[in-house]
Parts: sequence; C-alpha cells; structure tokens
Amino acid sequence: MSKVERNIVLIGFMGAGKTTVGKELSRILGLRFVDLDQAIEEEANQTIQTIFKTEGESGFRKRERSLFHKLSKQSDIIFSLGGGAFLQEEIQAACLTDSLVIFLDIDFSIWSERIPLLQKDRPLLQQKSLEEMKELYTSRKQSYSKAHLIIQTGRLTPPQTAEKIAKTIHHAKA
Ligand SMILES: Nc1ncnc2c1ncn2[C@@H]1O[C@H](COP(=O)(O)OP(=O)(O)OP(=O)(O)O)[C@@H](O)[C@H]1O
Ligand SMILES: O=C(O)C1=C[C@@H](O)[C@@H](O)[C@H](O)C1
Ligand SMILES: [Mg+2]
Repeated sequence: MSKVERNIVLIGFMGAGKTTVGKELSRILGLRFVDLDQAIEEEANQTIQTIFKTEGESGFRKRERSLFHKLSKQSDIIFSLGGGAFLQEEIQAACLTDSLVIFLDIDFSIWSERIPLLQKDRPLLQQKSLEEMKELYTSRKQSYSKAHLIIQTGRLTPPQTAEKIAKTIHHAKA
C-alpha cells in the first residue's frame, strides 16, 4: 500500500503507543510521520514537563491547539496526537472531518504495566494513584471511541500493531 486519501491521525490514552506505532506505520505506508508532542517541545524549546510547570495545563493546551492547526495543513502524513489532544473539541472536529482517525485501544490492565515507563514525562500521571489513573482512562474512552477505526493493541508489539492497522485500512478500502 502506498498513499492513503486522507491524513491518518492516531489517538488514544497516553502510553498506548501512538508515537511508537506511528513511526512504524509511516515506514509501512511510506508516509511522513509527525508527532504533535514532539513538535510542541521543539517549538517551545522546552519539555512538556517544563511547559506544564511554567504555563500550567491550559498553556500547554493552547500550544497544542495552535500547533495542531498549523501541522494539520500538511497532507499525506501519519499524525500522532498527544493523549489529551483529541479531547479538545476543535481538534476533534477537525480530525473527524478531514482525516482517518484511528484509536489505539489498550486494556487498562496491560496499560498499567507501562506506568513506570511513562510517569517521568507525563505530568498528568504524576502524583496519581492507580485508581485515579483508571478514572482518567475511563473518562476519556467515550471521546476516543468516536474514531473512524478502533484497533485493539492487546499485547502486540509496535510493528505488529502497525501491520494490523495497515491491513485494516487495506481491507476497508477493498
Ligand atoms: N506495543 C507495545 N508494547 C510494549 N511497549 C510499548 C508498546 N507501544 C509502546 N510501548 C512503550 O510504551 C511507552 C509509551 O509509548 P508511546 O510514547 O508510543 O505512547 P504514546 O501513545 O505516544 O503516549 P503519549 O500520549 O504520551 O504521547 C514507550 O516506552 C514505548 O516503548
Ligand atoms: O494525555 C494527556 O493529556 C497528555 C499526553 C501526552 O501525550 C502529552 O501531550 C501531555 O503529557 C498530556
Ligand atoms: Mg506520543
């Protein structure tokens, strides 16, 4: 498979694998990979952790909205969003209208094994109990489920998940 008709946007909870799988998918489909969190850090020349500390979550969300609009003007890209970006209504509406939105859905129990990998760089996971993380996970699921495609990641590796997405898109087009 080469080109898709619309940009592909990957959404889902933090740590679901959007960035990791997005890079693999971009290789398989021959499309450029763009990561919104990475772009925010590059533009601000600060880590997300520092942006949250100095500007609060609202400052981060403002940067997220503004860069999303700028970067989504490109075509033929695999666009990995940060875990909370799709919760912003204007980002959600633009994605659902203009792109193929794919929700990487991971069970909470499998996700929770990744917490030690995630906590250092994800301000919203810091100082949270497992129960509070589960509440956040559950509260976001309804929004993520508006995606055009839902991919259960289970215990697949990132390359296996990317293959599963590529096959699903291929079948959907056939
Ligand atoms: N399928 C997988 N199996 C095991 N570990 C994974 C898998 N996918 C990602 N990981 C690991 O989980 C961590 C988070 O992955 P990644 O950064 O891709 O998540 P993300 O969905 O982009 O998160 P965020 O919403 O914060 O941007 C990384 O350390 C990555 O190596
Ligand atoms: O789920 C979220 O709200 C976030 C996820 C990360 O990708 C970053 O965008 C940031 O840490 C916030
Ligand atoms: Mg990411």
